[in-house]
Amino acid sequence: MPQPFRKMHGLGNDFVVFDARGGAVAMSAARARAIADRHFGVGCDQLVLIEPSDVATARMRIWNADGGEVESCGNATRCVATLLGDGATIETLGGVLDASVTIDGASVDMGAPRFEWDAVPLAYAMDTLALPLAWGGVETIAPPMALSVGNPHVILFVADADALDIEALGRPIENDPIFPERVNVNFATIESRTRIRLRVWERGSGATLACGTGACATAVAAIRAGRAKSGVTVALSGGDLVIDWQPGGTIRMTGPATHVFSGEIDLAAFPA
Ligand SMILES: N[C@H](CCC[C@H](N)C(=O)O)C(=O)O
Repeated sequence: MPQPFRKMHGLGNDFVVFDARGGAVAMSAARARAIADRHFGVGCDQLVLIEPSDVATARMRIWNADGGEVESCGNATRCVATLLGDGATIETLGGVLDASVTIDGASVDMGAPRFEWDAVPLAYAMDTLALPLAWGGVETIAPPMALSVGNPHVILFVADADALDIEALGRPIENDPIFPERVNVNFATIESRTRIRLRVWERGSGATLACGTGACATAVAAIRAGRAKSGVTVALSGGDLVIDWQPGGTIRMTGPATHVFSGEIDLAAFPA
């Protein structure tokens, strides 16, 4: 039985999206991993399933390329918002999100950041706004910060993010035992109070061209540190996102969402 899907991306962070509102689509870690494989499957950074919801317009479930199901995905949320229509609400493991459709994508209220050590989470109590941590090979220009945008992020402020080998640096930090749920690793260079250059090593997917929750986490960290202001542009390798946030409020992320093609696959050809 052919299963339709949409291939979409947010600034090159790409997704295979199944719409299961009309009928269940069985998903598992093994199946997600196989579909995400860029040689033996369809290929994507994350696999996204849209399902019915009792509390929102629809429910969005997200699996990383390694098969792990996760709480939030900013770029995918914008893509799903364009499918659901303006004013949609989207239920995720990280909370219910409000979205509005824009001329080339969407603007999403990603909820409030969480700074408590056990909300990130970290393995034990620590000042998340100035982590007493360092990792070999990464020279930071300010103490690293950690926070949750529904999913866990660590932000390393560096002099030149483009000079770093994030393939070599990202994995050990992602898997550091201080992060019991692992972590998304953000390498950020603050160019001005209105522009941040960001490269991301994503938990479960590796280096991606863009990370929406990473842009949110990094903008919040920079604003909290007094080094940027709300409305900051986060320049990712795949393009720009605009992040609005005031301390005590929720985060609004605005940026493009792109439908590349629609296809269909035989799910029976993939692991159960
Ligand atoms: N790798 C992330 C999920 C996808 C986040 C990213 N693609 C985004 O746009 O927010 C995690 O494990 O929490």
